[in-house]
Amino acid sequence: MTLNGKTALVTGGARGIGFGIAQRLAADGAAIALVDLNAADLSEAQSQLSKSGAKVITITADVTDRQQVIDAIDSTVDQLGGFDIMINNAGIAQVQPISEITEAEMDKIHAVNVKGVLWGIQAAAARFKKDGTKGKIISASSIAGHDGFPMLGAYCSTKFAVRALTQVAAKEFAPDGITVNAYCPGVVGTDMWTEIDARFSDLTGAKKGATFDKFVGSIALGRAQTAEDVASLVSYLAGPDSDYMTGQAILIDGGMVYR
Ligand SMILES: NC(=O)C1=CN([C@@H]2O[C@H](COP(=O)(O)OP(=O)(O)OC[C@H]3O[C@@H](n4cnc5c(N)ncnc54)[C@H](O)[C@@H]3O)[C@@H](O)[C@H]2O)C=CC1
Ligand SMILES: CC(=O)C(C)=O
Repeated sequence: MTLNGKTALVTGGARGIGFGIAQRLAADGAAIALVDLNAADLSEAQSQLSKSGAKVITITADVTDRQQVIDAIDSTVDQLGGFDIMINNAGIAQVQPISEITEAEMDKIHAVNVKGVLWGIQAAAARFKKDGTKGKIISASSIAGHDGFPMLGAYCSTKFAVRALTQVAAKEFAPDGITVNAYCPGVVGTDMWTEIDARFSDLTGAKKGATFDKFVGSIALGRAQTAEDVASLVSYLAGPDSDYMTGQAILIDGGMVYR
């Protein structure tokens, strides 16, 4: 129970990787604030997590809106009595060849995956400084933040940007004892991948499931990743064993991208 007495806020926490992270941090002893756009999924996630005895609140918010992110953190402190760990996990995908990416599509994905992370980093650091907390900020990048994947140009640009923000924030907030890191999963079988696979099918005529299988086929360890695999790394980044680590964007992908 390395996170006893700590409070973690997880954006995009209603399903997928975010929910897996919330389950793991709750098992580590943390109180959890689940933040998401989707109120129905939030309610289901809260009832599942509460069954394990975890202290869980939900906040419906859109991470593209800076004030909503600030308010979500303030509400977490008001309801749970503290705030120690910020997980900037919310993200969306997009599948489009470079030559066809529209301005609206580029703006939309950057609003969630880049601005959403920036607002989370800003708001968490401000609150940690105000409270004198040596907090931890942890954001979702990807293998697509280390390597370019055809048809995922806009998405890759957002995940490379998360690495840049992580490095700069780590340097700027180190004097306050705040650490800033990122996790870089590979191919996790969530709703996001169902959407990516379907879009590849529409654009290329690939059979349903074929794109997912092709990506999984390139994983050295021979299986798709689970949210629990990702959550193990995030648990380390959220806990005291990683106190001397900052500015890193760590690959956890079963052996796909080697850095
Ligand atoms: N699934 C995968 O293979 C990989 C995913 N990632 C990243 O991990 C993160 C989580 O991915 P998944 O769980 O697979 O996605 P998902 O699509 O299953 O879940 C994303 C969650 O974020 C929420 N969300 C989306 N936009 C939001 C907004 N503006 N404000 C608040 N909440 C919002 C959704 O409602 C949803 O609950 C994302 O940042 C993704 O880019 C990184 C590498 C691999
Ligand atoms: C979804 C994702 O991050 C991929 C394709 O790497």
